[in-house]
Amino acid sequence: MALTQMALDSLDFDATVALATTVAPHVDILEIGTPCIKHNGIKLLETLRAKFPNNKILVDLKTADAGFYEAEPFYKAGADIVTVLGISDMGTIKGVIDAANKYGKKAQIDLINVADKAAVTKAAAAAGAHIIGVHTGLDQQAAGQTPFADLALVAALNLGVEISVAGGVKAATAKQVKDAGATIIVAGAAIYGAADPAAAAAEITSIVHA
Ligand SMILES: O=C([C@H](O)CO)[C@H](O)[C@H](O)COP(=O)(O)O
Repeated sequence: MALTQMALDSLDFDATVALATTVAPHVDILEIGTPCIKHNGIKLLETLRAKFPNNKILVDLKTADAGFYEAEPFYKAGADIVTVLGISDMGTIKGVIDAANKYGKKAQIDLINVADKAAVTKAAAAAGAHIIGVHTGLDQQAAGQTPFADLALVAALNLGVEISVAGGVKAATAKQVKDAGATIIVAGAAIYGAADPAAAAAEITSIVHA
């Protein structure tokens, strides 16, 4: 079954916990977004881990160096998934994969800004990556980009790894993303920007779980 992930992209600690409280019953994975984890640090992960035992938690570190060293404390503190940039050295990627395996968790390789996405996906899968993240970032979305072509390219490789897709996904596109091969469907703005975030999360999850 495909899973939903909600990206918590606020900088405010209390607002993040409050939003997580609203959406947690309606999504599978809570994501602590990159700006949020940089601003608030591991204490936010510890808080969410204690409050939401029934959700998986992804920490979007987007690690670029010192993979094992940077990722290990987050797995130790309860992260289920930690991200590493696909543009990084393969030693960095392997370090995060090793840290994940040490704790029985998962490493996600983020393809944001990767030039040869097929090559990096194949190399990361061969190195033991658990999840490939097809990702059109917020700045790329602002320039009009979408993740659909990249998803088609990665799914066509048929490597047997999980595929996460992020980049402006909403209720209207969730089925298209799932049908194209995503196993984790990420939504941030479509949920936190909705008048009723709980209802928006529930709608997307009902589409993803169908
Ligand atoms: O990963 C993200 C971004 O790089 C900041 O951390 C977003 O959380 C991700 O793009 C999902 O958010 P939406 O695109 O708003 O759905």
